[in-house]
Amino acid sequence: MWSLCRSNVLHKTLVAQLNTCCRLQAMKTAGKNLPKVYITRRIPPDGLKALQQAGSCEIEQWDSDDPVPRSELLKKVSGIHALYCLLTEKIDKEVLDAAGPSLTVVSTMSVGYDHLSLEELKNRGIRVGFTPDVLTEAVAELTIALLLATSRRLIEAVEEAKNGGWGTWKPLWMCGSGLTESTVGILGLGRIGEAIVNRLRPFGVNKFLYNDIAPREELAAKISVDFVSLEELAKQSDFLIVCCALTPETQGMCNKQLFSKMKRSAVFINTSRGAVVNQEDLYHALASGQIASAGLDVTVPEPLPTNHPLFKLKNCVILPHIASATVETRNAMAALAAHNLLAGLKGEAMPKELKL
Ligand SMILES: O=C(O)[C@H](O)CO
Repeated sequence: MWSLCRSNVLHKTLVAQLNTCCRLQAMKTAGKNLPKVYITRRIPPDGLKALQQAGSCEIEQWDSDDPVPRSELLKKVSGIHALYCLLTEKIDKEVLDAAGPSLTVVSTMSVGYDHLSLEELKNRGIRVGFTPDVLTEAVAELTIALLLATSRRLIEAVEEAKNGGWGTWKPLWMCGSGLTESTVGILGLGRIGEAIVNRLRPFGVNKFLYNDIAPREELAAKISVDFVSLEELAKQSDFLIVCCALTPETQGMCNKQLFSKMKRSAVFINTSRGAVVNQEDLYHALASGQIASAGLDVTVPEPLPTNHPLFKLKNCVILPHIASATVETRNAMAALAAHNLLAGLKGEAMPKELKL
């Protein structure tokens, strides 16, 4: 099997082949006692290629596009040295206990790290890699797409066109709201917030506001956005875009208090984490007309059950957590996670290490 893999190295379909060859079994390099790595899912080819080409670890991988069952994960992590995981795996005390003291590196193929028990990792001296920057552009782009789809009612309009609701051209039909001369509020001004602002500016937005845990003066001055309180953000924004990390402080912060302060014409967009929003409160705000519409790329739970009340609302556009889903971005995330892991195993500085 190994020589078959090696001969494929020169072939242009290497990447796909590697995925196929390497999934089902641990790959050992004869005579070497290499550190063991467990990968919790099929990953984009550049990630596996980076790990393979390094030739410095023994890899085992969960052979599926779906998450590894928890019981399997608990079995497979025993005695590993590094874990390559995704945002769907909760890496907590139970997993770390099951892994044992050999585990020194956890590398997540995500910018978000709310699925990792940071305190547990820190206490055990386990280093953590994550994937900021490489997905910023893709997430910002999708946020704009979701905002336009929501504010200009694209999904409803497509349905109407397909299902006979089109009728004739009507002056008052399918009207949404435009970005020109609007006020856009950013909740959480980081890399992604900045990229969103830069993409929205050419639409003729009048004013950008933001709220964050603390003012980010340098960045805010660079991109001309004004810090306001959460209340002012809610009151003034025509479009309120959530792009903050999920932390104990941000959990559930978009709730009925916030929605009740927003304009009835406001559009609410979330591409961060579902748990930043109190979904029941959002449902009531949308159903009662407290706010005009919402576009969500993230929900609780994921996937959101198909019978969830939010799916019944015409003024709610729900995407299945695809903000970073471009081929290039997912490959870049996979490769960065691999390089973080390899550096961690060697005791070197990771390209992107989370400071614990
Ligand atoms: O945390 C992340 O990496 C994103 O949610 C993936 O799109």
